[in-house]
Amino acid sequence: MSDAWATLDHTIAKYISKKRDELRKGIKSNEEDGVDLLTSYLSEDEIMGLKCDDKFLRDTILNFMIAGRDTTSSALTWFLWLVSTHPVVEAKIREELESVIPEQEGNKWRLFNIEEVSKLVYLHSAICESLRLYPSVPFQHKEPLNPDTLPSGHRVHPRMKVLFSLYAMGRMEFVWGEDCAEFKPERWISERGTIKHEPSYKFLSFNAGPRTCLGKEVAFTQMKTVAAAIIHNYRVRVVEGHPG
Ligand code: HEM
Repeated sequence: MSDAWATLDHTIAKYISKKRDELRKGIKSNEEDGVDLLTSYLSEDEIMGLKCDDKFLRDTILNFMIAGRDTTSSALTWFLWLVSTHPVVEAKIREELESVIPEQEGNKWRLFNIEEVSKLVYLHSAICESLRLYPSVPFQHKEPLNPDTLPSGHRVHPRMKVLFSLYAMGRMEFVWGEDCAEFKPERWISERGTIKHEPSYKFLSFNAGPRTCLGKEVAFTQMKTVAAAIIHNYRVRVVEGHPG
């Protein structure tokens, strides 16, 4: 474990000193690509009132690497598996994708931009449904600040870790109804055809309360962009019996 920490610290330290060097020499990233987070932290620390020393930057970068990469890739992996094993859902996503492509373009290979993916209600619902059944963070823990009694009657006190399973909560009949075990994107669509917003304490895949996921919107945009590109341009099939 300590070797792994050392490797991560060393790699991140290299990124930080390279970026400090680039900024000192006035080398800027391509403006069209926007500003990367490390540059923002280094150049706007005074405006933000932060003390961006190397330790702060190292921890921030590691936080984003862990929080923003493996969560999204795990979510997309389960999502593609569910879609490939539910042909009706796959067909509906493909149909929705075709509906946002300008007619004159035809049905050729293409990618989808942010404006286009923001219109994809069914795809958004299918991703929520996949995260309900397979949350990237399958369990969490909380610790009470003061002694308290939970609605269930359990007594809790400080320094006590309360563990709860998001995986189990996403499959509870009394929370999601009789069809809780089914992959059914429709449950996320309101009668008006818009996304049905479930309370964050019911759909906990992005946590709830003050420590809720900061990257939720970015994550949805990334996942929809990647999922749209894969589903529109390819057919993903599970290799039966693959050792995994
Ligand atoms: C499907 C994708 C994602 C899921 C399911 C997810 C889920 C979560 C969860 C459950 C937490 C709370 C962790 C805890 O306190 O124990 C969290 C925190 C966080 N997430 Fe995400 N996340 C995703 C993508 C992202 C992305 C793409 C970013 C960054 C661009 C990001 C940034 C963060 C940060 C910074 C926190 C810490 C917030 C804090 O403690 O104040 N996440 N996320």
